Amino acid sequence: MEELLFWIKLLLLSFMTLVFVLKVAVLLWWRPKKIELHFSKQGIRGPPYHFFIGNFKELMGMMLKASSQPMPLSHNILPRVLSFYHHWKKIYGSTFLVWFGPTVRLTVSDPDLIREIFSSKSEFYEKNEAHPLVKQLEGDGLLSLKGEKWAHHRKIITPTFHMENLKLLIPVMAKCVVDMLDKWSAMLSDTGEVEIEVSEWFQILTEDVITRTAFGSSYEDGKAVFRLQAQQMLLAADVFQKIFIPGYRFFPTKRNINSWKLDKEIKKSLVKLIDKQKESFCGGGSGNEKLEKGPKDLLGLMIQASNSCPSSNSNITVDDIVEECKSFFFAGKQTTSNLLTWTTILLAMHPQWQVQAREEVLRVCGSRDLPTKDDVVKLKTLNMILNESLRLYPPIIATVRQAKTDVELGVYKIPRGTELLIPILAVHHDQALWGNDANEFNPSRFSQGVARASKHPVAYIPFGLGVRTCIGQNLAILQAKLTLAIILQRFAFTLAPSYQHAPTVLMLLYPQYGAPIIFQHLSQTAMANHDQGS
Ligand code: HEM
Repeated sequence: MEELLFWIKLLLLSFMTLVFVLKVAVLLWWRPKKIELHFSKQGIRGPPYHFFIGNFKELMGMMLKASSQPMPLSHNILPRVLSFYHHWKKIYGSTFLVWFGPTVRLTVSDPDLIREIFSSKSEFYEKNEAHPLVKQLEGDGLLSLKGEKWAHHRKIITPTFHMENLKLLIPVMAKCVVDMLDKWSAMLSDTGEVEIEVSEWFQILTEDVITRTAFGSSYEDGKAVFRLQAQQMLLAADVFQKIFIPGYRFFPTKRNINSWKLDKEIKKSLVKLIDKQKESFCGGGSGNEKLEKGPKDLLGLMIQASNSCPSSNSNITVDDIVEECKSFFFAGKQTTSNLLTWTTILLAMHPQWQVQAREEVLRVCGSRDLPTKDDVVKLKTLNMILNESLRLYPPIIATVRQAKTDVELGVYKIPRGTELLIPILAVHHDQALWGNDANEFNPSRFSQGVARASKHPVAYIPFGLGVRTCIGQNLAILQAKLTLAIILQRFAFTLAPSYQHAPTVLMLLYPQYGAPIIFQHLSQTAMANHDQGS
């Protein structure tokens, strides 16, 4: 009897092992080969799939090699930043398959197809599921939500970013910039110069502005919440450097215990903040009346929404607010500071445009007056410069969508679940769309507006496109314009001798060896002369 039991157990174990091996073989071999065949019948090819690792080894090899040394001072950055795309595009054309492990991605850089994915047939596509570590960083807010919950949150939060609302922030934004520049001035040498690593300073600046947009009058308490979230992000980012083990974040490791503690603290602080705001609504006037008076901050709008429909399914919870705060912090801070960093580098590399931009600022605002909301609209040259900066150095270089169902994309048949990689950077550098000078810094291409700058309306997508377009773009542009205008009023700047041109990507596009810039204080007399002359 015992022997029989032994044989049954062995048989069961062998059967389960066989099923497991078959499942693995289907997932890691048969399915990828079937997908390759499906696409090759339609003329779409790509580097061949390798068991389990896909094209990961070649891809990492190319990326590491490309980033191993700086490049010349040129804007032809695609071969360095997206080396795998640049390499395989030459072999397989712009629409090709690439394997990130057993997950396939179809690269799509044809603007007609991009328009289908984001606009005309967007209902067939959704955001892909972010890597659990990325999700920990970006939060479960607008960036990653899907379906009804996303639509509900987007509707509630949208008024925060209306231009009329953002303009109320201009004086406080300008004050943050002036405070930063006063600190630079205090560091000036006898020759009136100072070397500044701008990317670090711009991060502190944008953090301040995002905090005000998110928390409004509860700025100080909000800052403490963001500080805790920043610590949590550091812990999560640390794991990126290590091999990913599924489920690792649930183990009680030292890092995870710290992260859970931070999570608890963040929630506690936010609950306190929410209660405080709710109390202030009750003490005189309705919540709505109070909100209409001041700027509409993220926190206020979300609290208002959680009060207005407490029993409905779509109620906003404290957890929702926590996640939206994370999303805001993650999406808004580095992106805007990257835009400021690259634009400062570009203006340092192209002094004739720096002079032109400064002349405009001095004409519109004078040499010392802080730009007002009416001034900001008049800074056309600065606008063109920012557009060109976002074209050549888009902080988000690519985005991904997933087909929700079998769908036709142009002439191609795309099976459900296929991921589509849209290389924003490659579209922005495409000579077929931008002409032979695609890799040159030429802001005047935007002189007739964005629509006329290229040969296709979808050739310029630094903020994405369609319903999931960036909600914070007005804030980013406003902050960038204001910051650069005030810098141009006070300083002339050049690249520091130690600057090495090395755009690279770690989630966002950033300068691998930093951005040291030399700022020369513009004397009051020279500026006053300019004011009199104009
Ligand atoms: C130069 C600055 C910025 C750039 C280049 C940028 C770029 C983008 C892009 C490309 C997307 C779309 C991603 C996709 O379709 O997969 C996006 C979405 C988003 N951005 Fe920005 N962004 C910037 C600044 C900001 C700021 C300042 C905030 C908020 C404070 C923000 C919040 C968001 C959010 C919440 C989404 C998700 C929107 C949704 O799916 O409904 N961004 N951004």
